[in-house]
Amino acid sequence: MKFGIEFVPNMKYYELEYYVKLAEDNKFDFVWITDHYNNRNVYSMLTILALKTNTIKLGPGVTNPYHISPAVTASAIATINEISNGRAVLGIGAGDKVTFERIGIDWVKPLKRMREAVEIIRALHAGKPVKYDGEIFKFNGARMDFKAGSIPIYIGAQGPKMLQLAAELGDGVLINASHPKDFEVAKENIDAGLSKAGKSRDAFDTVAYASMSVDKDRDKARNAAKIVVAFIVAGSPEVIFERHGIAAEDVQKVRDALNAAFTKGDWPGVSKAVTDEMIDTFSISGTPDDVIERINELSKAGVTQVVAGSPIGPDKKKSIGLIGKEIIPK
Ligand SMILES: C[C@H](OP(=O)(O)OC[C@@H](O)[C@@H](O)[C@@H](O)Cn1c2nc(=O)[nH]c(=O)c-2cc2ccc(O)cc21)C(=O)N[C@@H](CCC(=O)N[C@@H](CCC(=O)O)C(=O)O)C(=O)O
Repeated sequence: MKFGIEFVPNMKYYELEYYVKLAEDNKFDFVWITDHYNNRNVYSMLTILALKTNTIKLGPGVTNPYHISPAVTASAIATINEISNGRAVLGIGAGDKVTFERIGIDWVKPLKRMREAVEIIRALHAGKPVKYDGEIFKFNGARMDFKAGSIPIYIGAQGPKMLQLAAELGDGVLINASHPKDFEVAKENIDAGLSKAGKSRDAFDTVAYASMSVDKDRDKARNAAKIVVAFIVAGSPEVIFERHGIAAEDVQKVRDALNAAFTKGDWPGVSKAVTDEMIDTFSISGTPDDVIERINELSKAGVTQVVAGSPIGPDKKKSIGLIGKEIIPK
């Protein structure tokens, strides 16, 4: 099992540098930096990380093919690859509807745009002049003037068609999920995409991009996960609640509590509305032994990398050390 860690660049560069170096010292294999316009720029932050680390693989988790051209993405990640001496990975997904609305981007044809962007980035990284007559992107002999090196491309996906696309075109898929049931359901679409491209599963990285919260004290760990879980619940489609048997009225309570928190600042109300089954479904939370048990279940469901996503734990520094000492070696 490989281990990754996710950070949102909503902190100063030196704080992020501190946590990523701590993760590298604790033998994490990957660090994924989220990409939303309102946070610090993902490539600026990755540049610092590329200079200040030595072994951990690093990349956006995930960027998107809307707010910059695939040519700029290809060049940006190739630059990180050069600075990091070959450790860059590109995580790319369809992007986030809510943030796009705020910057006037129409979220249309995400599948088509993702396919075209990934094909163009691969072609540019191959170093040849790129002629591409797509429905969305038209390239007329674009060529990079420096060697990109080989950069794995991971696709963020949840929906069936995007999962198939990820398996067909990608070196890995980043699935925002923490429960083995979600990976059992995803398997059929991943296999369909792999067979369409004539690829085998062994070289493909199926990543559980999970919300994680680890502490020696189980209750502390689970309480720390509640706010993140509430946001995941609020943004999840009905099909997920049906799959996990989560009652519609419980979901509504979380959505109402989040509204109240935004309007009146009642954040304790959000934690109260999050149920135990929501924590178990949408996060990997508890003691190191609880987390190991879930990781073993995920492995049986075909997961090959687990990413420790927000909040990581009640005390980020302590939790990264706990994962490094009591989970990764097992
Ligand atoms: C587009 C969407 O795909 P999805 O698989 O649900 O992808 C949703 C997310 O993966 C995508 O929004 C990501 O960018 C979200 N995301 C992040 N998004 C961000 O913006 N920033 C991040 O940092 C980020 C991190 C992240 C990490 C892991 C991860 O899995 C996702 C992450 C979907 O609806 N897919 C459907 C298909 C929809 C469809 O058919 N669309 C048609 C027509 C639609 C139209 O244009 O009306 C088409 O595309 O042509 C499906 O897969 O079946």
